[in-house]
Amino acid sequence: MKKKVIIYNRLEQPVVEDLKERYDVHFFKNIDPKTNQDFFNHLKEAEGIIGLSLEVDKELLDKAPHLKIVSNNSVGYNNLDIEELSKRNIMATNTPGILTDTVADTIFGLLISTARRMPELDHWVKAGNWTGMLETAYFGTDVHHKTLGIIGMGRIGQAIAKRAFHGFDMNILYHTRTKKPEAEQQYNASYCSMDELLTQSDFVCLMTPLTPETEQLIGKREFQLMKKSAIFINGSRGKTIVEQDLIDALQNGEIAAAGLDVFEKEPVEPNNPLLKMKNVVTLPHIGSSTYETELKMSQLAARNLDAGLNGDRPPNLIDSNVWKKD
Ligand SMILES: NC(=O)C1=CN([C@@H]2O[C@H](COP(=O)(O)OP(=O)(O)OC[C@H]3O[C@@H](n4cnc5c(N)ncnc54)[C@H](OP(=O)(O)O)[C@@H]3O)[C@@H](O)[C@H]2O)C=CC1
Ligand SMILES: O=CC(=O)O
Repeated sequence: MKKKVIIYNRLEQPVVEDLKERYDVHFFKNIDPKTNQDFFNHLKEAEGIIGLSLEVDKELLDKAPHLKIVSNNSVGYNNLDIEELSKRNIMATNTPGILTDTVADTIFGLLISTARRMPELDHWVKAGNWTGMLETAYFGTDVHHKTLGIIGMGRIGQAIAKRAFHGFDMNILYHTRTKKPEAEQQYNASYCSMDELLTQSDFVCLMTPLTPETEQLIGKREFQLMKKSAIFINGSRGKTIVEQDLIDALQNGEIAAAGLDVFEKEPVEPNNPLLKMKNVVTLPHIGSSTYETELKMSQLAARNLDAGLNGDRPPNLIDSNVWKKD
């Protein structure tokens, strides 16, 4: 009998077709996993879960007595209660590395389009407003030779630094838990305290994972420390900032603009004030969303799932203590 696997929210179709050959597969998308009875019925028998953004907590795990592995189709795994999974000896995996360059491209694109007001001017041109010489009021601000502060200098943070240094001659400041001598050497990056980074940067880019330590890392105090001309870019998770404090900082002119790929609540509420601000560029959490990279992520997530269900060590096991081979 085929093992039961739940696919949740996102996995590329060729990989879904491939999994169907090996497993009894059930795909759930845009459901409420707290109330959906069909989901509960399959969860009761599932040995594997693969996909994106499912909140895997104690409540869900109590309904999944046969679960062996949760294969996250993302590098971030703040949706998983790792402690609870490990306690039950259930493996958890993610997809690090293969998406790094794609995410860095997205975040750097967001930075440039916010600084140069590209979405705003695109709408302006298409609305037929370009009828004479462009007024100074529509100018943007330079990116090249400015100071970029990166909070969270991991794989993606460093790939952003690479683009900024080699492509745009930017001065790089960074703050992270452990210093990165290689990045200091390769991108002339300087380690500094969070407050130094906030006060000195023209662009502040947040790229940490969401953890208990980084939740609401950037709020009122931190926005007030930034330059009035600063542009804030969030590519991490919505909950690493206090979103209301960002709204206030933009409304009070404490910072100049923001580029956001992530929000406190996703999909973002249509009445969120950020959506009404011309100096805010918004994206629907598309950091890794290119055809090529999403396919590679799905394939890696499937490799992790296969390994976990076949008694092998998954390549991207998050908590290696769960791997207890006899
Ligand atoms: N917008 C999008 O679509 C995407 C968003 N992401 C987000 O980006 C995150 C980072 O991914 P990735 O670069 O691969 O992960 P890494 O683990 O390589 O990098 C994370 C970095 O954050 C640092 N960090 C962790 N906690 C703190 C803290 N309290 N203060 C300062 N720095 C901290 C880490 O420090 P240290 O090195 O010292 O451990 C590390 O340098 C993901 O977890 C996810 O949330 C990822 C992909 C796409
Ligand atoms: O947000 C996406 C991820 O891979 O993490």
